[in-house]
Amino acid sequence: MSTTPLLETRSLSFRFGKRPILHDVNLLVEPGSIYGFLGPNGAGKSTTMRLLLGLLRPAAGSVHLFGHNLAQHRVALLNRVGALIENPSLYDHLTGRENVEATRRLRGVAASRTAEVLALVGLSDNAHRPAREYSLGMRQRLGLAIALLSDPDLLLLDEPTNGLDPNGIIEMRELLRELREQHGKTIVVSSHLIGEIEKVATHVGVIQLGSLVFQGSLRELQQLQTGRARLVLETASADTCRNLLPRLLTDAVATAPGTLWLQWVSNQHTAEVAAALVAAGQPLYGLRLEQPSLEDTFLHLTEAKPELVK
Ligand SMILES: Nc1ncnc2c1ncn2[C@@H]1O[C@H](COP(=O)(O)OP(=O)(O)OP(=O)(O)O)[C@@H](O)[C@H]1O
Repeated sequence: MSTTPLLETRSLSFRFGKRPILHDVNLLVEPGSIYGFLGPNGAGKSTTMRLLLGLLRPAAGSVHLFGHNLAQHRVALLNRVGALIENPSLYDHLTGRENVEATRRLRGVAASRTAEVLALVGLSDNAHRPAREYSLGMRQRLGLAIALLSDPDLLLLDEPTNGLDPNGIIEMRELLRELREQHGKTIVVSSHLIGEIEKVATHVGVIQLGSLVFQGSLRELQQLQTGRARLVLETASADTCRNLLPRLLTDAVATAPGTLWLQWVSNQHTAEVAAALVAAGQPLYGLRLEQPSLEDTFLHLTEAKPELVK
C-alpha cells in the first residue's frame, strides 16, 4: 500500500547569490514518522527548513506538502504546519501563558487551545511565570506550544535541542515521541548529532554540502552500519596468508606485516577464514569483529561523495 508522502521535495536546489547551497534534494517524509534531518554545521539544514516553510524561494525544484505544491497553495498548506526555527522569539516580560495568548489571538485560534498546548508541552505549572525566568529548555517548549496552537499535522523543528542541557534534551525527546505516538504528528527534526537522532527518529535523511547522501529508515541506516563491520586478523605474515588463500583473502588489506582487515560477511564466513588459515598451517594469533558506531557511519556518510542516495 502506498501512502502520499506528507512532505516531499523534488530536485530542490537553492543558491545564495551565485553560490550553490542545495543540489537536487529529494526529501520524502511519510505520515506518522519522526524524520531526523542530519548533517554537519553548514550542510544546508536550516536553508532546507526555510525552503520547506516558503521563507526562501527555490532556484529549481519544488516543495510538496500533503500532496500539494507549496508554491501554489502556500497559505492553506502552511496552516497545517507548525515550526520552531532555532530559538523562539518570546516576549521576556510576559508570562508563558501571555506569550501563547499573544499568538493565539493573532491567529484567531480558539481560546481553549492555550491551556491545551501549555499542558501538552508540560508548562501548565509554570505558565504564570515571566518567560525571562525560563530555562532554555522551557523556552524551547514554550516555542513548541506556540507552534502547536493551530493543531498542525506536520512539525518542522530546526535544531530544537541546540544548547539544551542533558535534561532538556531528554524532555524534548520525550515530548517529540508523545506528539507522534499520542497526537499523530509527523515531525521533521534537524540536528548535527546522530546520537540524538537515533534515539527518537523513525527515518533519517543525511545532508552533506547541500546534497542528500542517505535517506531511509533508521533500520536501514543501522544495516548500513552493520555492512561496514570488519574482521581483524592477526597472524605471522599477512602476505603469506593472502598468497595461500587467494579466494578468501583477495580483498583483505594488510595494515601491518601480520595484520589483515577484511569486510565482515557472516559468522559462517568468519569460521571458514579461521579454519582455512589453520589448515594452511598459518598461526592465528587473534581474530576479532570491529563494528563501527553509528557515529562513525554518519561521519563516513558526510565525508563521502553523494552517491548513496536511494
Ligand atoms: N544568508 C546567507 N547568505 C549566504 N550564505 C548563507 C546564508 N545563510 C547560510 N548560508 C550558507 O549556506 C550554507 C548552508 O547553511 P545552513 O545554515 O543551511 O546550514 P546548516 O546545516 O543549517 O548548519 P548550521 O547548523 O550551522 O546552521 C552554509 O555554507 C552557509 O554559510
